[in-house]
Amino acid sequence: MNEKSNKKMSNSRQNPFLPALNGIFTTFRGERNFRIHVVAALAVVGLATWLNVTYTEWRWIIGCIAIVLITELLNTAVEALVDLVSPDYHPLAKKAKDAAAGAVLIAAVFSAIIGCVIFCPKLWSLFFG
Ligand SMILES: Nc1ncnc2c1ncn2[C@@H]1O[C@H](COP(=O)(O)OP(=O)(O)OP(=O)(O)O)[C@@H](O)[C@H]1O
Repeated sequence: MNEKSNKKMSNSRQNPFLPALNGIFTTFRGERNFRIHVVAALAVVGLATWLNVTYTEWRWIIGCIAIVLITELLNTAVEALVDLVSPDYHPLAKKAKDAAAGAVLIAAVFSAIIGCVIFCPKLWSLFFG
């Protein structure tokens, strides 16, 4: 049995959540954008609690936070893979990285719109109502 198979066997015995948690923490440590999104998510949760949003609004907020963090993690995975297989310039490497970055952008813009729809009227009536 070679070293790779041994590694696979010992990995299969460990807690299946460990590699996933490791991926999240490694991304948090290494990717500035992921850290910004985590801080923004915590700020939004604080604001939503303060403004006493409804259950339906909480569902939208939690969905938006999840979609942004998930796309950031997938973007990081694509970047790492592309850097591994194509460290030099290649049009397909560009296509993969740009598409992954586009997914993050769509998730962030969608979340910003949902945030405005939920928070702007509440903040407006709080300060000017
Ligand atoms: N190997 C490559 N071949 C072709 N284009 C590349 C390659 N690597 C990066 N690029 C181009 O440069 C852009 C930036 O790539 P980079 O790896 O710096 O990621 P990034 O979007 O800046 O993310 P981060 O800041 O999180 O590292 C990509 O979106 C892509 O257009």
